[in-house]
Amino acid sequence: MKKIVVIHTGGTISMHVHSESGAVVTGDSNPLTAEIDKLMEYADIHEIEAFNFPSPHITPKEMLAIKEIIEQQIAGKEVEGFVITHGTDTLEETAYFLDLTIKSDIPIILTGAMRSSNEIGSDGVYNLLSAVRVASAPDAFGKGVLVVMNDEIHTAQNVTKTSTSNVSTFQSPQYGPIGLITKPGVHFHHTPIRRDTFELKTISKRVALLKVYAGMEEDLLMHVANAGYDGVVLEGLGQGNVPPSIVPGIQQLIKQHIPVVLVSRCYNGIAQPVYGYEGGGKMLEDMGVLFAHGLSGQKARIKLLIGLSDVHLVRPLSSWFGY
Ligand SMILES: NC(=O)C[C@H](N)C(=O)O
Repeated sequence: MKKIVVIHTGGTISMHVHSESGAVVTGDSNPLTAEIDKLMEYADIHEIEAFNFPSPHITPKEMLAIKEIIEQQIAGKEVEGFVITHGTDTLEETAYFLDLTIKSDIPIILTGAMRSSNEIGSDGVYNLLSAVRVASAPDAFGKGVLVVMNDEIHTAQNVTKTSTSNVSTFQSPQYGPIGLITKPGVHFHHTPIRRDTFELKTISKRVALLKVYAGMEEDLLMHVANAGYDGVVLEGLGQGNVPPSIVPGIQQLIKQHIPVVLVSRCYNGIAQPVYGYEGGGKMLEDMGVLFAHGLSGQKARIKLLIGLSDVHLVRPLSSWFGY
């Protein structure tokens, strides 16, 4: 049996519905730990209660703490896989953070739940079991950090929460899952082709993420330029364009050597410099805007944050993004 370390961090998977208020709340103890015995026939499971936060309370500081726990475990013991239980709201950001910063081929799987522990049809223990099975699967080795929910396996880079409430919320738009879990086994049908890793000790930078919209006001980016951010990610329009009104703000950021990374607010396709009109992608590229092909805004923000905080970074900024 494989030795799997389960790191709990909170989220709906560790919550319950309060009998009086009806609200989903965090209790004094984690309901998952009472269920772990049921999973012992699948793996030799060791639990770590890192913290018990709803995932909107998770920041890069907690992400870094999870990374450090994993690295300590890898260094000290013969761990063969990790499962991290996490709230679903920011799960994809923590997954991508770990994918970019942990240099190991050991399976690291994040999972969560959409229904808390005492709700009918609760998916927590089931997803935890699936995650333990994937963490124990030989084929999970070397695939980077993965997200397992609702019988599917997704890469940290591509997965995103697509529904506020449905148990099939985690999807990888345009790429699809890389594997599935069935009663008899764990089946991978794709292998990720590329993985970047950064050397990270602390998070010392601030990166803003802004969604671009029709008629965006011209002063917004000027305020950001004066607010002391180290980088800005813009979720642009279509193939990677912005309204002319914010071009002077982008110019100002670049003049101040604040990197501006552009993704598309479309959830399919990649941002690329195609259009030559005022605010079009070609013009933005010529101004020095970087195109993060295929990443969502929140993933590009995590990557820029980590890249800017990397103490040993030797590669040029432009090589962090793109295919
Ligand atoms: N399903 C969930 O876990 C959502 C919850 N709000 C969280 O992220 O903590």
